[in-house]
Amino acid sequence: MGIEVVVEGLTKSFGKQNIWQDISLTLPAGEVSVMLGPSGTGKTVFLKSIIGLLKPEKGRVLINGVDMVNSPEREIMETRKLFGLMFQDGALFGSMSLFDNIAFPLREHTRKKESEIRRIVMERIDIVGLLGAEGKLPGEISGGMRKRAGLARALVLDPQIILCDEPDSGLDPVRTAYLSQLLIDLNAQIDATMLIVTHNLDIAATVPDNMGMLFCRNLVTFGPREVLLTSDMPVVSQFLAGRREGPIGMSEEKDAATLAAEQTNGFGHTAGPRTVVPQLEPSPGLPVRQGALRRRERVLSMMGQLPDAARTAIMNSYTPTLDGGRR
Ligand SMILES: Nc1ncnc2c1ncn2[C@@H]1O[C@H](COP(=O)(O)OP(=O)(O)OP(=O)(O)O)[C@@H](O)[C@H]1O
Repeated sequence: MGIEVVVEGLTKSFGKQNIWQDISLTLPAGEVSVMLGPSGTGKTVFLKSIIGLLKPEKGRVLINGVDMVNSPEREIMETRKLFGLMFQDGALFGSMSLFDNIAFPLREHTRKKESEIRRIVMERIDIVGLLGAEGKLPGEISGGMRKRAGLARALVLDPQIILCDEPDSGLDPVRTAYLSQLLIDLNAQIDATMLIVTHNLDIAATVPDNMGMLFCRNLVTFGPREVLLTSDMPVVSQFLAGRREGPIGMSEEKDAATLAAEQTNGFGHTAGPRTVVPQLEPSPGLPVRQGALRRRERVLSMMGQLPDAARTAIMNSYTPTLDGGRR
């Protein structure tokens, strides 16, 4: 089962530039979470801080009792082995076959025999649907296949926490839909805690159990997906609708005068409550997502603290199914 990641009061600056401040959230064990936010709001910096590659000046990131910010480097390095990372471009070595790229972490970090490495690599290649392409070089395959190879490589060390940085970048809508399904299927199969950074609204609407958003150096919100998807906060509804009108400007925040003019002109209003589309289910034949079962108990126990619209959306999603069970 995946491991819970607890972020407490995290603040990161580069010199005088504050990226974000006082971020607190918990990635529940084995659940899928998405972090949204306009470009440049520090989503990648957040991922790198979780894994201890960047050092926030305040706060803690607790994983199995190890603080990825302040613990001794030796403990941080050890805890890093729990992670699988998928970067934007797949980050593959161009001169190595897909097989060798995916085998790389095993050859680097373990003493496994080549026969065992082959078994693990081929299994992961199968999970991401790349069987037959293992002999190809990254330059000989499409961007979508490179992403899946990057995901396979992230999986070889049996990660309990998976961080994906814009897994959809450069993919067409159909490939993005396949990728969304792959992420859910993966979660069903390995029950790892997953955090996905994306701008893609289809992934955001259909994949995660939990969602958050960074804007203007703050965590606007983080919680069950229905909270963000039904939120009437201007910054959230603007982002989800992909509108120009609202607090998000071309270079992040709009000035007060521009915002006031938009309000006078009647812009920035949402057209009634948004509908929440159902979350993806694992493909037929795969196990039930344990994270989804745990999430259901967790979310139902916190209903009293949630806004009305989110509560209604959650109740609608947990309605009885035709076979007598409950989703
Ligand atoms: N190592 C670094 N040194 C100095 N500044 C940095 C460093 N890494 C990131 N930044 C700055 O931090 C800010 C946030 O960058 P980041 O890449 O995290 O944004 P993002 O939200 O992931 O953006 P995008 O959605 O466009 O990928 C940017 O202004 C960037 O220039």
